[in-house]
Amino acid sequence: MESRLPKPSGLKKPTPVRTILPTERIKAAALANLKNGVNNQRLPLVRDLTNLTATTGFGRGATGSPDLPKTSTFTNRARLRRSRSACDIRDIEKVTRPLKRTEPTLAPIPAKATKFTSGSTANIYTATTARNGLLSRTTKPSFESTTGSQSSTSSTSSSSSVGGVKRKVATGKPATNAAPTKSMVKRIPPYDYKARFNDLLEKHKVLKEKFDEAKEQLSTLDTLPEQYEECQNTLFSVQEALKNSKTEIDCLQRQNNSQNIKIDSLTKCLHDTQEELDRLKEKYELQCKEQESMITELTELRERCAYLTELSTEQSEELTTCREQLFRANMERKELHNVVMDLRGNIRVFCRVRPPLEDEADRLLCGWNYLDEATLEIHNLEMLASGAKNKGASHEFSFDHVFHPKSTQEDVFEMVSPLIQSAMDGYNVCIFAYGQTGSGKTYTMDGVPDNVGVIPRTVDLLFESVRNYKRLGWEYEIRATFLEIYNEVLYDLLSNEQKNMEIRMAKNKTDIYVSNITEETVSTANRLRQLMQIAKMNRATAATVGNDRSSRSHAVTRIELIGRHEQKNEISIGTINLVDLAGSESPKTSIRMNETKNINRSLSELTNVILALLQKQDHIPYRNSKLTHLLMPSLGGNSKTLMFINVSPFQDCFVESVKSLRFAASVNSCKLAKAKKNKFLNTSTNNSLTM
Ligand SMILES: Nc1ncnc2c1ncn2[C@@H]1O[C@H](COP(=O)(O)OP(=O)(O)OP(=O)(O)O)[C@@H](O)[C@H]1O
Repeated sequence: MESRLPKPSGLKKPTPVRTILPTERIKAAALANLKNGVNNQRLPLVRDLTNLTATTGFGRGATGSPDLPKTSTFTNRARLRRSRSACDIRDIEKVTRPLKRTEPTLAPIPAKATKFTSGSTANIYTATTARNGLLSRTTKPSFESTTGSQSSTSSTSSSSSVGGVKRKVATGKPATNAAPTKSMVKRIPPYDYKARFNDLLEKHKVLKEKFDEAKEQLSTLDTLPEQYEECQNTLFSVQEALKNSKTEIDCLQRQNNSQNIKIDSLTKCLHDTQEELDRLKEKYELQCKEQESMITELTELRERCAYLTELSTEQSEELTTCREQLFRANMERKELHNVVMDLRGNIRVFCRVRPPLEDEADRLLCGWNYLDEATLEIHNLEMLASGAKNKGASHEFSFDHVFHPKSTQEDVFEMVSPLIQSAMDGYNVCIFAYGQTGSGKTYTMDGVPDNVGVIPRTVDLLFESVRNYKRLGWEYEIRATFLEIYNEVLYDLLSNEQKNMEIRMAKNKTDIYVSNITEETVSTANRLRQLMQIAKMNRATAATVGNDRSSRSHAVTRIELIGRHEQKNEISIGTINLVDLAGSESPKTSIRMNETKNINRSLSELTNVILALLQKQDHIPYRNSKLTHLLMPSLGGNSKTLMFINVSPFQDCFVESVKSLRFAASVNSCKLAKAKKNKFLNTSTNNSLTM
């Protein structure tokens, strides 16, 4: 900016090389006047005068050569002095007049220019220009003209050699306008000092006006500091805003980065999703194909289902017919089975001879002959050995079946199972074991854990039959009671409570029941076996001569089978009495006499009842003992009875064995009345109810 300020170089150049001429003195005087009035205009004016020689062409050397000032034609100065003095004045006028006519071009003001140079002038200039355009009319053209002056100094003389003011005019207007101006200049003779003085006064006046005008303009520059401060504030605010903007840009940049990261992750996610979508599409297409095939298959299956439904309907009708036929066949089978059982006899006797145990190997055995499956011979080997021809040494007995010592539990139950079938068909069945203590009654009825007897096998067969009957439309309900008769007192083997239990006649006058006894309905074979185990544990046992764990009571297991056929409106009620009698014992060997007496008495009463039945007596003494009273329905005719006669194989048991065998043989010959079904509700076949 400083470079734009007017330099006083125009004065320095001629000063050291030449002497001051009279014309120059005049110039100096004029300039001094100007200096007093327009101090700031002094330097450009002097400079213009200095260059006047070169531009006017009064110097011959000057016109001939542009280097005139340098070649210094000072030798001709005296000759030229007079002519030039007049020209100088005209030149001055020429210089001043345009200044008067044209817009005043202010010279730089050093004092105020300092302000321009001390600060950011460019900014101030720009700001001021932006605000009121004041400097655009005044200050800026001044700087430009000054700059142009400096540049024109080194340029050709034809373009502009007059000075700053003239060049300003030349710059502002076309060069063609300069010629008329030059012709209009009024020449003042050099000797007319008064005119010249007046002219100078005129110039002074003009310059003073210009000075005032410049001063006025300068006053407008007083607001520049305020404007500068305002600009500074604006600058600070702009810088602050710029800083905030930068911060905001950084923030936005960071947000942009994070958004870019998000975009990357979303792009990756999108890519994965796209892949997943492709996979799902493939899967979907595959499933569509599968679905199509399944639909086809489903259609086929529906057709097949319709065909099968039709077939099923036909078969259902056939099945109904078959069931009807089966039901009738089953009824016929029952009848035939009953006929067979009748033919075999309503009371059947099986004899079983037990084998000697390992610890009984030293005991002497009787002689046993098993003539056929129903006949055996027993020989008293001691008597035979003595040679006495006593009729009592050998005995032959016939029963429904004889089981020798090698017969198995399966063999025994095979012969028993038809009776269980009769119970399912609605008959009363009574199976009991009679014999000397230690002869094998409990073994036959209960068996041992690894070789179970009649009662556990009966349970298994019952539930198997229930399942089979279910297919024929029968629903069975099974109830069980466990009773013990000890010393002619009734005990509930499923309860340890002291109860008053009595044998009572049912309303139908043919059946009997025990009051206050625990009766449990069982639905599984396991549950029934559990109850049997409980009853066995509650049963009274004691050691006898013939058995370490002798059963000292009569145990009666009663199983009631209630079958219902809803379609046929039939009910079938059968009972199974499984009796493990107490072992008979000789009073001579008895340890507990009262117990033995009761046992023997009840067994004797049983014998009497059976013999009375055999002899078809009018009075059958059922009520003489609890045992016969309890077994009355089973012995009295409406029952299928099976009696096991268990005998020991030993010689020392010969008498008791023969006694039991005789009793059993007499029972076997006893003919009971035909057993009748308890309940048979079938209006098509039998309308009567029998108990
Ligand atoms: N057929 C058999 N095979 C093998 N062992 C048998 C047979 N019969 C009985 N026994 C065994 O003989 C012993 C006596 O049998 P069990 O207890 O059944 O006689 P019991 O007639 O019930 O006697 P009690 O009247 O005193 O109760 C038992 O150890 C039993 O295991």
